Amino acid sequence: MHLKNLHLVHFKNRDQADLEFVDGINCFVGNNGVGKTNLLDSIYYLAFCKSFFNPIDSQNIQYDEGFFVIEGTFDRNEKDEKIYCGFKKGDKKQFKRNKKNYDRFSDHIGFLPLVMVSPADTELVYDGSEVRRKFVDGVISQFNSSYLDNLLKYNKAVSQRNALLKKMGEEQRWDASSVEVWNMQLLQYGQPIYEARREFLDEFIPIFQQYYNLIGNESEEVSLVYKSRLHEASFEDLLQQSEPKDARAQYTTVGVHKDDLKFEIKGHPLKKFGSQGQQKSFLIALKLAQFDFMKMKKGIKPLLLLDDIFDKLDKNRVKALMSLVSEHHFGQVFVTDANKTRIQELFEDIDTALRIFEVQPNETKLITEK
Ligand SMILES: Nc1ncnc2c1ncn2[C@@H]1O[C@H](COP(=O)(O)OP(=O)(O)OP(=O)(O)O)[C@@H](O)[C@H]1O
Repeated sequence: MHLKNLHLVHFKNRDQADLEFVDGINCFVGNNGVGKTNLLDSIYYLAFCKSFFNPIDSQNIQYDEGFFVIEGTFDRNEKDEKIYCGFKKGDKKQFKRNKKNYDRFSDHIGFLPLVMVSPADTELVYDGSEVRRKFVDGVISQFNSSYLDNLLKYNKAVSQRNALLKKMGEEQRWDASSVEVWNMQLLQYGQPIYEARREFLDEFIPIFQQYYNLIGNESEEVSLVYKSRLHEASFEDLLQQSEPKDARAQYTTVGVHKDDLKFEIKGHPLKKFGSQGQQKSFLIALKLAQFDFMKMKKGIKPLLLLDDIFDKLDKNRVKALMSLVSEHHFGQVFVTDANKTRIQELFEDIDTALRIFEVQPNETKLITEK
């Protein structure tokens, strides 16, 4: 699958843009703040119906303008798919495929698989477990349709159980049969979530490991570890055992909503013991593994967007990454970098179709084509 062209009007700092891409590597180079990432974000919009960075659509309209338009033509299974996203202040966002409006945006998500590697991914290292669960849930939901459904129902059941625990705490009573009703729901929806995560991570972790070894230094032993209390005992037993604790805390202290994915280097937390380059290599390997996984499950190569990935990486890692990306294993790739010379040198000898665009505040010019 690849994006053939992109048309933008009043999207973030782009007044207007009309770009044609190759089914190979497309690079955006230019100074800081000129709008390279904004171009990637517009492509992300066409796949996910929203921005990677800013969920408030109105803030993605160019300052002092009233609307934005993003249009792109994708070649998907050798068929042209025209995707339109338009948003006018005060109106509902419009999202169309081949001129036909979608009733629900969720019907579109997954149609155009895409993986974004961004400096913002560091939140996966630094933030709490929720962002890592979201990452895992996001990948699984793209190929397992009942997973998201179970997750929504599970989360609802946790909220209801928490509300009950709080009420009982305030009233200083314990209503075992009401708690049992919510326990049954947690079990019904939580158990398949746990099993899907375990199955997914069993397959995903070795792919991640392989990528890290290709990019980084093989002597740096890194690992991804799935942490769940459900490894220790059955969910049913855990819920029973934690009742006194839940009653005191007035919320549900055990379950898949507490799972985490630990990032480790040489057995220590990556957050505390990994250098910036190691952390970056770790996150890139994670996203490339996501790419492989989606390709395997969907049978389509996702678009790969690499935002500012070379910064903080040493020469060997940059080279390893570039030979990886220019292999035909990946499909269409978009790369941004502030260093034009670095990009030109890096891609000098590759035999993949290439276009380099120089991004300036008011225009985007094609400067190299191979
Ligand atoms: N709604 C908007 N209207 C106009 N300009 C905006 C809007 N939202 C963001 N911008 C501008 O877009 C610019 C940032 O663009 P972007 O993040 O794409 O830069 P970049 O070229 O990727 O920079 P870097 O090399 O620093 O990563 C900023 O100057 C910001 O003020």
